Amino acid sequence: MILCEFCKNIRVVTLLSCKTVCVQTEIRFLLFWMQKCVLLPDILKLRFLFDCNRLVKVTYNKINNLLKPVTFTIRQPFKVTDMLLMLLWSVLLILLVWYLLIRRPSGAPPGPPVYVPILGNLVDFNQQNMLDKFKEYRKKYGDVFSLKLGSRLVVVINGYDAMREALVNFGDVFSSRPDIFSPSELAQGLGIVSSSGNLWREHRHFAMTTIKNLGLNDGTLEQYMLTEIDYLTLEIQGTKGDPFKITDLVLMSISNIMCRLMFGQRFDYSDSKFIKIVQSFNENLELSALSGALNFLPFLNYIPGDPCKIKVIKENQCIIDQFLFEFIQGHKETYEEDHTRDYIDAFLKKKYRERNLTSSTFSEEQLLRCISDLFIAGTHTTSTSIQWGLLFLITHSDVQTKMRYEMDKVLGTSRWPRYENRHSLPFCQAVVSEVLRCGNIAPITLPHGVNYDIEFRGYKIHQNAILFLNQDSVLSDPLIFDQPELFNPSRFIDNNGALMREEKIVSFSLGRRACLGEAVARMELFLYLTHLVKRFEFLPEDVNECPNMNGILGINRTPTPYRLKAVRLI
Ligand code: HEM
Repeated sequence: MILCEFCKNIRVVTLLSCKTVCVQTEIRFLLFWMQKCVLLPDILKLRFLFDCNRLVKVTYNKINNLLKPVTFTIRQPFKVTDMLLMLLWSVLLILLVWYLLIRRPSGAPPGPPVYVPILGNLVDFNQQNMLDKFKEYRKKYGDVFSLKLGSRLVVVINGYDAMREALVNFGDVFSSRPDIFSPSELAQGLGIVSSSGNLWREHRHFAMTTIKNLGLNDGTLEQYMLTEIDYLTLEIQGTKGDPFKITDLVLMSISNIMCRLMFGQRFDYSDSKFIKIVQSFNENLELSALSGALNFLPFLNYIPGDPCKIKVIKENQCIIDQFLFEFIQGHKETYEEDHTRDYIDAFLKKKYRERNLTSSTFSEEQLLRCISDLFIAGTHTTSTSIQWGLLFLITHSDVQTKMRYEMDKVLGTSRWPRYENRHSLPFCQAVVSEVLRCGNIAPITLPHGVNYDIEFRGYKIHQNAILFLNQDSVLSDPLIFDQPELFNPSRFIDNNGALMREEKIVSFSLGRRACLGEAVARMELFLYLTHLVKRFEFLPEDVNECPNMNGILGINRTPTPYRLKAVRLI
């Protein structure tokens, strides 16, 4: 580095063979020569070369040829103003892209501000704070607020009135499933849970009538349940009053009811194939919280290392499909038109009847997805509710006592409760309702889609939006349920000891997309809780220590794992 001899700056370029000058000096030098040029045109000729308005080259030669013609290049640095301008444009461009990525569409429901593009409000949530955050947002923005989750606008509907209005009054707009990863990619829009439009309507209706015809009302289904309660009782009895975990036992018990309903068979709890299938279903449900991220950040699917565990989910799905496929094949071989043994038979009957109908949706692929859906939707939900029920009962021994007292008073000590007895057992029914409310196993419904652009409660909701119905906002609303944090079945009993109307227990959702297994689930909950309480006194593992009552939020809200003791009564 050489110091410029004119301005003493250190950024140095060579100008003329004999001089070393820096850029500023170069320019001054040029001006100096230019002046001379004007003054002494016979001595010097200067040629300027411009590139994009910037002087890049000057050639001069002296006319009298005393000096050799020299060409030199001006190495002009960016001017500070140029740089500032460029910086300003870049910042403006970034801000514009940022704004476009984070903005809510005009007229959309209000919601928490978004600062981070791509992720949006996802940065405000962790897996466990969602319900608290929703409470906070409802207070601030009202019953209808919106979030930017990844690239999608999610509208959250809170409170009984808004929820009812959306799902019942606006049922034709809000009853589809959105085009997000889980229903579209994993289920290919088939089955019942993930389908929409005519396919969904037809198969939902078919499922409801088939479950009814298979014995919902004639006692057949109840008999399956009572048999499974007996098997479960044997397992519980085997614990001999020692602490044990009830999770897997209840899951297998409830799964067996669905197996009987779907393919006419029950399995022993130690059957390795059965254990594998139940585990695969269970693991997929647990992983669905992780894979759910793809609903809002689909690009995660292309990140190496399978961060959302889609590979595991698909492998489990293959195991399940293979298991179900074998049942379908077996049923096809032994099929008799006049004898409908179970759901698969009923489906095959419809399929064979429509064999000449090109528009028929009763394909084997759809059968596989439907039984898979019913199995998933009908097992984890009910078994989780029973686990919540037993957790509330071990922490409220007075409720167990009251249930036994009511059963003994109404049925005598030797008669077992049947579902038809429920109307004369209002307290036991109230326990079921309070378990559904406090257990709150589905605090948010499955996502709903929007069929077309609509104005709802003064807000514009675009077709591309996703709807979350916040059931927790109803079940834990202090204006509807006094001291909602308390487990108190008596809240549903009026002054005359009768069961009060309980329409605001929205655990099964509302409207056209409401749970189609509600009747089955209510029967299961009633029979399991009454029979188990009549047979055993349930106690916490340690009577001096209250179990953790916090739920773990996944696709369902499950209790924190706990152990309990069961003392045989009869
Ligand atoms: C305590 C037990 C249960 C609870 C709390 C429950 C709750 C729910 C909820 C909240 C939904 C979503 C509704 C929506 O998207 O708006 C649902 C859907 C569904 N449930 Fe249940 N459910 C239970 C048991 C069952 C049972 C036993 C079955 C099967 C026999 C079942 C089958 C289904 C099906 C197939 C759907 C999808 C309905 C559709 O998309 O049209 N559920 N359930």
